[in-house]
Amino acid sequence: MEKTIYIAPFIHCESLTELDVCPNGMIGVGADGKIAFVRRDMKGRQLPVEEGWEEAKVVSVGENCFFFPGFWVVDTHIHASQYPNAGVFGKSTLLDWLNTYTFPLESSFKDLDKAARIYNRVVARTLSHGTTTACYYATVHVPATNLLADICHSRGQRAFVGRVCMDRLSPEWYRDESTESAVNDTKASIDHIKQIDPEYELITPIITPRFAPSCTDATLTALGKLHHETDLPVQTHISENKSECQLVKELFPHSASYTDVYDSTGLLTSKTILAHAVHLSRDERKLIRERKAKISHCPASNTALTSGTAKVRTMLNEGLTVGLGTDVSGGYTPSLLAQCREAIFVSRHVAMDHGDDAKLSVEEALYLATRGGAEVVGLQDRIGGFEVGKDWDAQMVSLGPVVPETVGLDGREGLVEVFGGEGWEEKIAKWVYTGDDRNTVAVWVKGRLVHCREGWRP
Ligand SMILES: Nc1nc2[nH]cnc2c(=O)[nH]1
Ligand SMILES: [Zn+2]
Repeated sequence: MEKTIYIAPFIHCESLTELDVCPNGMIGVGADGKIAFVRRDMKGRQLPVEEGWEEAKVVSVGENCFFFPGFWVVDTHIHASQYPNAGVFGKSTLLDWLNTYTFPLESSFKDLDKAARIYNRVVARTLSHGTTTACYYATVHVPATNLLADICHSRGQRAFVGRVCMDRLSPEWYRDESTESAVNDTKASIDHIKQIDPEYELITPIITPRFAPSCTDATLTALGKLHHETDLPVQTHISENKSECQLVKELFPHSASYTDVYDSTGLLTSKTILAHAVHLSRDERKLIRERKAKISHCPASNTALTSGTAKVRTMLNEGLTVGLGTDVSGGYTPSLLAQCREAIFVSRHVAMDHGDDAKLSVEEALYLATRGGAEVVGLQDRIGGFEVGKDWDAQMVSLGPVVPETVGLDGREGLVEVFGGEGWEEKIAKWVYTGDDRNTVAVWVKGRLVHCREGWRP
């Protein structure tokens, strides 16, 4: 990789409530894809010729463009296999949605050609929305799961890839035959990922019991054991929908709670990502905090499937770590920017019943999408902000009318209207509320350019 110096305004999250805006920044990224230096005030200055950087490539933004590199976006929960169903959910709720739409689609991934077509689209599409890291659920099929890992690896997206385990309460034509086969197939995917990325530099296997209702006690316990033997992360769903919670009570009558089902089977640790967490009790949140497990908030999905409103402010106040997930195709879009908006609006619905403190700000939503997500996946030391030593995972965002000869956007301007009098805070709010993937000009992961709008070259 070529050493590169990026000259542009940089923005990242300083804390949950504050953005750090550096309008005249310069960042040097080494051949290893890591940030080597950060300069904060480049205005009117010559390029400092750092020793060893004389020959570095320089990427700078055009005069009339507003660029916001520095947003590292982590989708902490997405079903890659459900992408063809994005937007298709009718008036269903979780349990009938799974049977009507989801299991039939997922079962079709035994066809590897279909898997290749769809997984290539998902990875290209999430990258185009600026998702530098994604936690993917695949399906029960080992060859298709391995293919998803290959595609992420070759396209350069950082990913956690999980082969889905489910050995009950799903159709006979789409389930694991036994605990033993669920574990062996999971191990087969782990072995494949180990072969393509031995140090898990980009792709990490993730142990994936679908959710408590679709796994027997024996399978949950065996996967908990595998989690402790391998130290690999775990992802699953929790407390998304009231009927699901009732079902868990009936299926696990000896468990104190839904959270206890995972805890008692060894699946609730600091490396566990729990999606949804809409209907958790105070005691369950306390247990999750004690175990240092993480929460993936999926606001678009929770609204689409009328699952409920997750109490994000309460979770944050109680010290839980929260990131955002698209939950495609419970969620209708692979855009994390859209999840920022949805999280903000869900929080306003919570505020209507519980008071204004529940409201999330733009800054807080962006924090959840970036540093929050990095913490959820345990990569807070490698991604999430533009500090020296971190990987250059970044997206370059352009707002307002752009000059075609500068960025070559084919006249396809983003929807964000910038009139010139706005401060950074307002520009960012406009991006969050009115922007989309047309504003994402380029995306890098570990220093590699992995997505670029047609016509723009760094
Ligand atoms: N949203 C969502 N919830 C689930 N619970 C179990 N499986 C699923 C799924 O595929 N999507
Ligand atoms: Zn999900």
